[in-house]
Amino acid sequence: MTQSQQNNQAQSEDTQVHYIAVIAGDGIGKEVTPVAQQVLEYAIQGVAKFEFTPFDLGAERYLRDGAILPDDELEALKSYDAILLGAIGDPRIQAGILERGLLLKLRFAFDQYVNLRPSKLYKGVTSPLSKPGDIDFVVVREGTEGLYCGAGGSVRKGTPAEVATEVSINTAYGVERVVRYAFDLAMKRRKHITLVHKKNVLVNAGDMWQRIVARVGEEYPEVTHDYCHIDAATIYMVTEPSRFDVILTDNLFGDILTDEAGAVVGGVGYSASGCINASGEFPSMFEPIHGSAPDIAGRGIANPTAAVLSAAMMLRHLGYDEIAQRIEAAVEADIEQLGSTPRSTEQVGRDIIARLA
Ligand SMILES: NC(=O)c1ccc[n+]([C@@H]2O[C@H](COP(=O)([O-])OP(=O)(O)OC[C@H]3O[C@@H](n4cnc5c(N)ncnc54)[C@H](O)[C@@H]3O)[C@@H](O)[C@H]2O)c1
Ligand SMILES: CC(C)[C@H](C(=O)O)[C@@H](O)C(=O)O
Ligand SMILES: [Mg+2]
Repeated sequence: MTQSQQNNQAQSEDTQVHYIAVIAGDGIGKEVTPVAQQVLEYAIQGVAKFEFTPFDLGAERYLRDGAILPDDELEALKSYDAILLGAIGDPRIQAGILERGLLLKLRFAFDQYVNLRPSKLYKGVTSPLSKPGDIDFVVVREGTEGLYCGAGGSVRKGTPAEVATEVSINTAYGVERVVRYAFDLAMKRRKHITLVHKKNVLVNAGDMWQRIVARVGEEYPEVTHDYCHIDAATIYMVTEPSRFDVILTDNLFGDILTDEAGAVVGGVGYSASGCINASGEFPSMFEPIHGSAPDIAGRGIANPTAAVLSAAMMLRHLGYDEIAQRIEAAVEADIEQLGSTPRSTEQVGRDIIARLA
């Protein structure tokens, strides 16, 4: 064996392999996820290796054999270091079947209680705001409670006397752990938290959230915190987004607010997210915040930036801060120089990789 063969062998024995489950899913999820994988593979070379395992889950699978997320596949997913997800949802399938049965089932089964959604206005992006200012905040959205629990039902369905209920579940345990996560995150940022809720109407849950924030906040004297009703928060996101550093909110408010956040930074095509199981017991999942975008799917024009930035979040989660930072810098430069140039999904991927080189 030559020296170089020996070196290669030694290197391959040392090289750490990360096992990543890939659920590209539906619509543009299938277009943007391969770009994120290519960027990851390129960025990690020489340091570690990714072994990607595709999972055939989503609309096509459901239409083919009726499976949404079989138990054995859920069990298999548990053993991966992380999950990379594209988007779930298809207009041919009744709303909620895949979203609840697949996407939310994963977030709940893997206790991904922190739904982390950063927003940044990059140079070169045209914001619809008249005075965009500095936009750099993170929404910490609770991920496993609230109106997403599926508590409720309907009676006398289809009759004029039908009653439908959806119940918001908020536990002190569930709220406290995400509140603590937000305070820890604020300590690494500009040390300010805005709790967003609707305590003037949702008096039970809103009051509990506020009391827990106040109590936990006493342990973090350097972090200031204030409160904003969700309706007013949607105003400030447009008129004064620079007031936000860490926005802490429940599951549904966080969902709505982060689509608005995407719009103010130039489009949801730039908005990444991580569904984090902060205890490390289960895999975390990284996905753009946008959906399958049936209106543009199949045309190869979806912006893959959010998927690439979600992949960078995954790298950070796996301990590769420096590589994540390199990808973010490449994306930033790409947007600054080419953000307003119409490009295909694949071309954006090639341009980002060229910058990494
Ligand atoms: N995490 C997810 O998987 C996720 C998130 C949101 C919606 N959904 C599902 O996706 C389907 C479509 O939902 P929707 O239309 O309400 O929301 P959507 O996010 O798919 O699309 C909203 C708008 O944003 C545009 N858009 C989204 N991503 C883009 C990108 N990367 N580049 C350029 N434009 C982009 C779309 O063209 C559309 O005009 C539904 O089935 C919904 O339930 C899934
Ligand atoms: C598809 C849907 C279940 C999901 C959510 O509401 O969380 C989506 O809108 C998101 O933002 O990831
Ligand atoms: Mg959403």
